[in-house]
This record gives sequence, C-alpha cells and structure tokens, in this order.
Amino acid sequence: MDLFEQTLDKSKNLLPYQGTVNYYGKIMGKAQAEGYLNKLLETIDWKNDEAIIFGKKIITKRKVAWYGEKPFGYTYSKTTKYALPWTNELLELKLLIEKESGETFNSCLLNLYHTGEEGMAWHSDAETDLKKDAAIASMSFGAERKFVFKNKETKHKVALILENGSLLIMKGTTQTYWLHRLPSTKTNLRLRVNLTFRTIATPIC
Ligand SMILES: O=C(O)CCC(=O)C(=O)O
Ligand SMILES: [Fe+2]
Repeated sequence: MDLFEQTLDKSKNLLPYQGTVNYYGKIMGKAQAEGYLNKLLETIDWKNDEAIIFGKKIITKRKVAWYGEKPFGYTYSKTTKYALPWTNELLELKLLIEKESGETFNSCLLNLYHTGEEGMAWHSDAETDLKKDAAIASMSFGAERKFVFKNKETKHKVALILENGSLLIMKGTTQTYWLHRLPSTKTNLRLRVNLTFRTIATPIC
C-alpha cells in the first residue's frame, strides 16, 4: 500500500492510473474548521442511515443528511432520500470549494461518525442519479481519519489521512475503477463530519 507523504501538491494525482484524486490539504485554519464543525452539528438534520443489505433493513450508527439546490431524490443502498434546501454554512462551503477546485456542485451528502469505531465500507459513488465522471468534493471536519482507495481490478491500494478542514477531490473515472472506504479504528477518536459535494444529473424534461 502506498501511504503518501502528505506533501501539499494539490495538482498531484494520488492514483497511479484509471482516475484522478487530488488532496488540497487544509483549506482553512483550525478556528474556522472548529466553527464549521459546531455549526454543522447544530444546524444539520442528522438522521441514522437506513440501508437494505442482502434484503435486510439495517440502521447505521453513523448519521447522514442530504442537501441540495433542489429536492433531488437520491437513491443508494435501495433507499431514496429527498434533498433539503442549502443551509447558510453548506452554501458558503460549496462556494469555497467551487472556488478552490474550479468545479461545480448541486448537492451534498453529509456523514457524522461519532467515534473511530464508525466508518464506511468499500464502495464507489457511481449511483445512476449522479452525473457520470463529475467531480466529487470531500470536505472533512473533526477527527483525522485514514481514507483508502482500492483498484477494482488490480486491488492496488492508496491511502491518505483526511485532516480537519481539508478538501479532497475525486474525478474522472475514479468511481468506475476504484472503491474507497473509511476504515473503522479502535483508537479512541473524537467525532468527525464529512461532506461530499456532488452533481446530481438534472433530468431533461
Ligand atoms: O467520510 C468519508 O470520508 C467518506 C464518505 C464517503 O465515501 C461517501 O459519503 O460516499
Ligand atoms: Fe464515497
């Protein structure tokens, strides 16, 4: 596994092939990141996630929320959610990330991990509702956590640490050829909030 030295070259592609991942590092100072973390905990309509896995309904400890510029329906793990309207903080963060990355987004999936023991299993974000190959921006607040990519075919792994107030961009064919996960850890970590800004393909009608 390549554990990248976290040198801050945001133009460097962390993937060796079949996709593009850029790590921008911390895009704001600690005080601002803590401010956003607290505001997000307070203002977001956090709900336990429900998913149907092997035909069984499960409820995760991790909490989720789904926001966007329209009440987009978003289906994953066989459940559909409708986006709530942007909050002030989400709109500010969206504009900040759009400026940093030169990409645009119309929705955001939020995840709240209460401890290091909560994580997210291997998956790719290539649901049919999402615009194919569009950039996904991942913004993290709170505990620093390891994040891992695995090539679907070669099983090659690439890992990095997502810091408090940091931005990661996944784009191009990344979701087609690579899985990613947030491993859980027994290390006693504080909570973490992750925001993935996405583009829902708007229906032509
Ligand atoms: O929490 C993270 O860093 C990853 C979240 C993620 O992969 C997702 O929401 O699809
Ligand atoms: Fe993901």
